[in-house]
Amino acid sequence: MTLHSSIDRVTDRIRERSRNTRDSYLKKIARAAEDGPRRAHLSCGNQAHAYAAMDDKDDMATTRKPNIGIVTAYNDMLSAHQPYERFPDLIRRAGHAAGATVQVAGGVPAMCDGVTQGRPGMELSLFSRDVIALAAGVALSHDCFDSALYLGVCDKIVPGLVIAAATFGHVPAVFIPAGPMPSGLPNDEKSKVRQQFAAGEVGRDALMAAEMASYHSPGTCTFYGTANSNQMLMEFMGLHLPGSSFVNPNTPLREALTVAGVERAAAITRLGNDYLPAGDVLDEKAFVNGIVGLMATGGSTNLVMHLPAMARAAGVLLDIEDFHDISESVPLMARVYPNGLADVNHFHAAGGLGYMIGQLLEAGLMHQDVKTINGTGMDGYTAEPRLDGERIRWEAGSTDTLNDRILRPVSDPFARTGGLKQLDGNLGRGVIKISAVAEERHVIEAKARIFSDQEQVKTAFRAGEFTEDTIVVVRFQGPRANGMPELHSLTPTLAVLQDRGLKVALVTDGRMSGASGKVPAAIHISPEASTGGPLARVRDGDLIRLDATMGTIDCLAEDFDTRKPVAFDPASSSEGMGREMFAAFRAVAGPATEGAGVVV
Ligand SMILES: O=C(O)[C@H](O)[C@@H](O)[C@H](O)[C@H](O)COP(=O)(O)O
Ligand code: SF4
Repeated sequence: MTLHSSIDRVTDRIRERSRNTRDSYLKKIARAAEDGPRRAHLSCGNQAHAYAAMDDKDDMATTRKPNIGIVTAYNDMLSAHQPYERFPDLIRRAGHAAGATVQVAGGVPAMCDGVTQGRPGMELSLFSRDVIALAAGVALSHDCFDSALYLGVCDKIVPGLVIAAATFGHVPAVFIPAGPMPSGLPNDEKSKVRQQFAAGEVGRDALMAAEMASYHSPGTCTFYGTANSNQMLMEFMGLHLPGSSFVNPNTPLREALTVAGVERAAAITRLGNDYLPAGDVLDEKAFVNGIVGLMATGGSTNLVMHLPAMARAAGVLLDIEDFHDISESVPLMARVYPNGLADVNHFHAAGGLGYMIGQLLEAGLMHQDVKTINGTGMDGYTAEPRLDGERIRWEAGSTDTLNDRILRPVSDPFARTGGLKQLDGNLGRGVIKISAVAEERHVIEAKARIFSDQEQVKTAFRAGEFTEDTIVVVRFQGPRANGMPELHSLTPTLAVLQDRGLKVALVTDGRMSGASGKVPAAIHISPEASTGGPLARVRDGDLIRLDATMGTIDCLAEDFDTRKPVAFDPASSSEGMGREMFAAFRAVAGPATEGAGVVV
């Protein structure tokens, strides 16, 4: 199918913007690859240390068996990562059966944003992405690996691992998912109980029961937030095996898919005939395909920050304009919570990513001619894995949606565009996701109420201070202020005001969760207030106009441009809960519109 002109144009624009950085990057990984098999450069002492604890040390010392390094984000804190506990044993067995040796190269930290949501720890969340990249770099710096398996699912973990995989782009990379937890209490019912609690209609016992019924077992939370957006990305970008993202953990099919991933990692090393360095997969087309998937599925706004950071590690330069233009050309094909009532298990059962990829390829809205760990070409990702004994048999996936309330064809989408808009105006640049926002709330002009943290908003709400349409401005939430936390715990409060008939919107230099939904939120506003950005000049009572249709965000006060910015007080975010250790990160973090990078 002919590539859609807008996808072609955006790809060319990215390729042109990235020409020098991508060329330098490709030369760097080619030089690293020329060194040949990794262990050949280690001294006898280096090798002896590396092999000392291994049962298959003789194979490692005397054969040319490929050595696979595992970088794992296992811990018990993220329900999504808990299943990884036993993956290394399975991977070792599968690796030996595939004629390879296997080592756990190292672990990386992983923060559960659900545990830290609304808590001081959330101020370390975004920076943890770059800490994960650094930790993965430490693991891979042992330089013993002919390919690497990356075990990670959630918000900053996949982005941090991709930054490392791109940085070590001469090493082939396979990402291994763990899968979503089985469906529990539907996400919208959980959210209703939260709103009832916020409004004082139910007690904490009812809230706790709802939360525990929703988040109830190992596996990724079932809403379509950042974690599951990451899983979608890994398939759309060719780093997962086809159809592997949303298979539940601790099932025979999940285990067989992990084995198949190990076999691919053993097959694509430089020791064989199908060498596939990670840097060759992570090219301009792969990132465009990832952004297409983000728009078609209504994915998390956090990826508007993470993708530019991931891409820059591979020499590819993305801009908000690329997201905006792709969103304008790609229809919203899926309704998964918070953009609908279904969860990712229902989405997968309705045809899932394979159906979407088939539709988007047929419409010319994706690049087909890409390198993937499954072989060349995205059309391989329309297949579905089926168990054949203990092995995987790939079958043609569904070419029809199996539930048009969850998944629709390109020809009859839920919305003509992906619902992510760039914003620009005298308040700065930012983004707004409108796929979960009712159309009558896409434009709002109202007086501003200014806050410098989310708890102040909840205090004002409990005091009954919100009695008219309001633009809630929460500033000093950018990466250089306090690490740019998610302000998702405001969602129930703002949703209650909206349900009471008020028009409300959030405007912030912070960010929201991928699980945030129906309240319009202008986020990632840059330059951030703590560096003197325009939000620092807004005052209580100023009239602000947020127009998601036109893509504008403006303060209408006549003297706005001549005002002095209010100064940021760092005291509130500079210590406690480990924040004192991240001062260097706050000092150097890039702008949110470029991914708030520290290491990239
Ligand atoms: O970006 C995201 O998808 C969120 O960070 C998500 O990972 C986070 O854990 C939410 O906080 C969970 O939602 P609740 O807090 O509503 O349970
Ligand atoms: S999706 Fe969010 S809440 Fe769920 S395990 Fe991952 S980080 Fe934690």
